[in-house]
Order: sequence, then C-alpha cells, then structure tokens
Amino acid sequence: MFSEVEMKHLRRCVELATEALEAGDEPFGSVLVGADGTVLAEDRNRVASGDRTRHPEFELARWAARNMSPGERSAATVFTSGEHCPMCAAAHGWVGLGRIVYVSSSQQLVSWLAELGVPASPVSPLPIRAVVPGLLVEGPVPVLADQVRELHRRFAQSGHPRHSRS
Ligand SMILES: Nc1nc2[nH]cnc2c(=O)[nH]1
Repeated sequence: MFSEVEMKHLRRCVELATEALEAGDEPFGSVLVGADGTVLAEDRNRVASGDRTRHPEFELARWAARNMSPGERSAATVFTSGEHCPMCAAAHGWVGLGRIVYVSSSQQLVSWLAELGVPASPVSPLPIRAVVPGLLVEGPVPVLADQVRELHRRFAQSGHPRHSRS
C-alpha cells in the first residue's frame, strides 16, 4: 500500500517519537515532505517544556506557513507517528497542507492509554477528517503500529506526567 520511500518516512517518525520518549517528552514524531519527495522539516513532541501545545504536527504547520507557498503546501505530505489531534489537524487545515499519513490512529491511542490506566485527554480525540473534511488521510500502518504502542507503554511506565492541565 505504501512505497518503500513512504515507509522510510514513517520509520523516521517512529525514530523521532523514540527520541522524544528518551528526552522525557510524549512519543510522537512527524516529517514534512514536499511534492518532489524532499524532506523539508521534521520534529518531535516537546511538551515536557511545560507548553502542552508543542506537538510536532503543529510545529510543521507553522514551519509550512513561514516557508512554503500555498501551492507547495497543498502538494506536500505530512507523515506522523500518531494521527493529528484536533489542534494540529486545525493548524494543518488552516495553512492548507495536503495529505497526511499516520502510523497509529487516535482511536488506537485512546484504547492503548485506557488499557495502561492513563487518564483521558482533556481534548476530544476527533479523527482528522472530523476537523478537516475532504483532506486525504491514510493510516493506520499496522506493521509499525506495534512499535508506537510500545513507545506509549514505555512512556506511561516512565512516570512522566501526561495530560496534566497545569
Ligand atoms: N498526534 C499527536 N497527538 C498527541 N497527543 C498528545 N500529544 C500529541 C502529539 O504530539 N501528537
């Protein structure tokens, strides 16, 4: 279903999510790829800074707004380890970015975190297309989803706070 190059971008997202986990941040990572296949930007979650909006998908949307024309944005793809949350889906939609490919869905995350006894997020886990109708969205990617699940298990057991409202 996905080409080897696309799988490479998705594996990079999992690598970035692993880096985030190892730095005490939530395990999420994302890559922005231009229409010609060039990797333009990448980031990982940085919420341990105390700013819980520091999701990689939000950072990439703002990078795209600063650095890409509207045409370049709509032809670009964002690969990501976890489906965008509603905040990041809205940012993606507002700046007019194109296709999204995610490894694991928000629904999967909700059920994994429930199994791990993690309190529910303060933000509703709406699917991307409930926020940005008509966007081309693909996922989950089952061959990588178990790795992402394992990162969330490790984060839950690391004792780092998640979903804190403070
Ligand atoms: N996709 C995604 N969902 C999140 N939920 C909490 N943090 C994040 C994040 O950085 N990315």
